[in-house]
Order: sequence, then C-alpha cells, then structure tokens
Amino acid sequence: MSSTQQHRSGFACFVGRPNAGKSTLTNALVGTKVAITSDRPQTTRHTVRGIVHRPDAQLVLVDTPGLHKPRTLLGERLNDVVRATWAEVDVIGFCLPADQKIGPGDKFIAKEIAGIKRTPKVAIVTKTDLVDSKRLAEQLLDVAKIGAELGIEWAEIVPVSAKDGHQVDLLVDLLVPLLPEGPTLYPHGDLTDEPEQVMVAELIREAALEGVRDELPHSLAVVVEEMIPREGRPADRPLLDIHANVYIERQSQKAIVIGTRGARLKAVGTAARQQIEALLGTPVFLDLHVKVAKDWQRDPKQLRKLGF
Ligand SMILES: Nc1nc2c(ncn2[C@@H]2O[C@H](COP(=O)(O)OP(=O)(O)OP(=O)(O)O)[C@@H](O)[C@H]2O)c(=O)[nH]1
Repeated sequence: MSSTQQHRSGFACFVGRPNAGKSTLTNALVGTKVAITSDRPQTTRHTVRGIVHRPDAQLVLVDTPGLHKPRTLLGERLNDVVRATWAEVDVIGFCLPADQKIGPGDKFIAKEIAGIKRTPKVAIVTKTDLVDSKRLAEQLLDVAKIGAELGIEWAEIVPVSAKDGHQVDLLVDLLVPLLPEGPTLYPHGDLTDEPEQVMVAELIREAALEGVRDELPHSLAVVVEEMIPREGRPADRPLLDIHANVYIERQSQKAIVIGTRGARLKAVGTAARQQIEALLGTPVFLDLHVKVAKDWQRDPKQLRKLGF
C-alpha cells in the first residue's frame, strides 16, 4: 500500500467555555506559541490555526473564541464565528477543565454541539495536573454522563495536561483516525496560516491585557497599521518598524493602559516586542499608540475597521 493512500488530513477545533484551556492545548499540540493564552477569559479573537505535521497525517487546529451569552454586537459575531467553524471541521474537541465541575456554561456548549450530528466529537478533560486521580475519575464519569444525557456519542474521552504535556501526543493519535484520508494541506514547516500582522496584533493585545482590571479585556483591540523593514540598515543588522494602535472604548480607560507617566504602556511595549521578535526572528522597533474608538463593540462600522 502506498503511503499516500493512508495519509490523513483535516481540521479539528477545540470548543469549551472561556478559560477551558483551548489555546494552551493548541500550543502544546503544535509545539510553539501560535495561539494566544491568557488567564483572562475571552481573549481569543481570531480563528488561529495551528498545524500538526506527522508522517502519516496533517492535523489543522482551528482555535475559536469561547461561545458565550452575547451582550453586544461583538458577542453575537463571535458566536457566529464559532458555529460556522463547528459546521466545517472534521472533528470537534470539547474541552472541559478537570478542576471544575461541569456547569451551565459547559452544558450550553454541549447542547449546541449535540446538534451537529455528523461531526465526531472527542471530550478532552484538560488541566489534569491540577487534580488528583479521584477527582479526575469523577470528572471522566460526569463527562460520559452528560454525553449520554444529551445524546452525544463521544468518539473518545481523553484526559490531558497541556502544561506538563501529559497525553498530548496520545490526543493526536486519537484525533488522526477521525480525519478523512487526504493529502497534506499545508507546506511542511508551516505552523499557522494566520497573517503575520494578525499574530503580531494578538501578541500586543495579550501584553496589554496582562494585569489589567476585569472590565478592560472586551474593550481592547489592536490594529497593526504597518510593518516595514527600516531603510539603510546593514544586511546583518535589520530592524523591522511596527506601528500599531491599541484601541479602547472610553477616554477613562486610557489612563489604565498608559499608566503613570507612560510606565505601563512602556512595559507592554517591551513585553510585546520580545514576543514579536521571537515569533518573527528579527529585531523590532515597536511604536504603540493608544486611541479611543468610542463604544466600538456596538458600532458595526468600527467593528469592521478593527477586523471583526
Ligand atoms: N495547570 C494548568 N493550567 C492550564 C492548562 N491549560 C491551560 N491552563 C491555564 O488556564 C488558563 C486558560 O487557558 P487558555 O488556553 O487561555 O484557555 P482558553 O480556553 O483558550 O480561553 P479563551 O481564549 O478565553 O477561550 C491559562 O491561565 C492557562 O495557563 C493545563 O494543562 N494545566
């Protein structure tokens, strides 16, 4: 049998309530930082794909924002993105953190995926490093139970820890047989097809969210206006100029983002720059500006401008 006959390829997406560990798991599977993680809920704004390359398969991971009760236009659009993604993929991985009892948020999502009949579903119990074996066993039973209640036939129930890598490879082994046979979809070595500017914007957003008050995450958007190599630099010492705007909703939030005498914005810039340099492999000069886009979450025109 030729190897092309057996090669499998396809798309998987991880769903789950905010903070379930979807982005961290994506990163652990891909082995590099492609999705943005944060201990703040709802930070994954863009559908980021990570690509797992294996000799026998190519698994493309689509990372979606968490489905949630929409309160704004942005919330509704995010939910639409999630549902559209679910309908397209070859396998859905439902992430449930081991350290939290299955709650209304999980059930809400479980009911939604129960309605997508043809796509195989794998229950992934995440963050197993946070619990003992007794608690883990309880959670696995509860996951089986909720499947039975809602008529979801789990293709697998897999406990993993993205933090210490426990069973992460096993998860890929279990996902691959659920993909259709097919050729490689992306060139070898590609880890993501997100445009660089979007990833850079996400890294800035992640840095800007670090340690700010709870109400701010939804109010922050980042747009990279320009990424251009600095002219006149020697070939062995290139510098990439990046100009980006950090948008907030209200003037009063400006002080939070900028900090006393600009200290916070400076720290954000430094942290983001280091991440961007690691991502792009080139020295970067990062120019950040904070701008107010009044109530952008409720304004369709502004949403479009900010990339939603
Ligand atoms: N101890 C432990 N913590 C984890 C693990 N996976 C994720 N976390 C933490 O859980 C928090 C949320 O993880 P994310 O990967 O950002 O969760 P998410 O589901 O992508 O969240 P949203 O983007 O809000 O939908 C972060 O603080 C992670 O560091 C794990 O395996 N073990």
